[in-house]
Amino acid sequence: MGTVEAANKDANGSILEKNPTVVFVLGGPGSGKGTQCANIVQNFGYTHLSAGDLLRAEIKSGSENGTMIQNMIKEGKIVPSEVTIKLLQRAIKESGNDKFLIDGFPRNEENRAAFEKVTGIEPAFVLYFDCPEEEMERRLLSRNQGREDDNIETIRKRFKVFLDSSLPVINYYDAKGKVRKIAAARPIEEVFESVKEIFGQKNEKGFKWFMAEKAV
Ligand SMILES: Nc1ncnc2c1ncn2[C@@H]1O[C@H](COP(=O)(O)OP(=O)(O)OP(=O)(O)O)[C@@H](O)[C@H]1O
Ligand SMILES: O=c1ccn([C@@H]2O[C@H](COP(=O)(O)O)[C@@H](O)[C@H]2O)c(=O)[nH]1
Ligand SMILES: [Mg+2]
Repeated sequence: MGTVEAANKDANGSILEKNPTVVFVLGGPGSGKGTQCANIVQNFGYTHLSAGDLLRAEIKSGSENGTMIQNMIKEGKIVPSEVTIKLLQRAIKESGNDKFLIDGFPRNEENRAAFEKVTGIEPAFVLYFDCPEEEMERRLLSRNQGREDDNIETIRKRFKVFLDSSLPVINYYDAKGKVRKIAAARPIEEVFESVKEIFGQKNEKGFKWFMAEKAV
């Protein structure tokens, strides 16, 4: 099978009709990924796929994996790649869109390599919300959305997993010149102004390609 076909294989091994544009949206817990994705959707026509939301929906659906996923989330651990990738592929296929913000995935090196291998999709770029832990902790403790992992014990575990497993993925893409770093400890509107600069300017591939060494 050629590269293009391999690039479009879905969870069942069938060929996806489109070769989608994917932006990975990464950052620590509470850095504002979901908040900013909602703004990007409204302004730039992307479909927002939060891996965490898909996993929480899978728990609610009564799936055979529900209990395992729930236990992993309570412990701040990373769910096996094959589970998350299947959910993402299904959501991509069902959306009818060809532009996606994949929020909170890949979370470790294994997620990253498995997603690229199974789907053949490389991200157009990685949007990285850079935020100090104290600020993220304050936000998570006052989020009030009833999430079982928004308690101080699990939050600390999630911070450790982010540092140990997720930052290396961001560093991997940074070495490829694909990371667009945003200073996230600012008011929501100000953060979105920086996000708009990244999405708003296009080259022939549809994006402004540049090295963002400093946070914008
Ligand atoms: N720039 C900001 N300033 C202050 N509060 C913010 C900002 N951005 C988001 N918040 C608030 O912080 C909380 C966490 O934001 P959000 O859910 O977008 O983060 P997240 O990165 O998706 O977190 P998680 O990884 O836990 O899903 C929410 O209550 C949100 O309203
Ligand atoms: O790719 C993923 C995404 C999420 N998880 C688990 O879900 C929780 C919550 O994720 P949010 O992005 O904060 O909504 C996360 O701590 C992991 O336990 C995952 O395993 N893989
Ligand atoms: Mg979120």
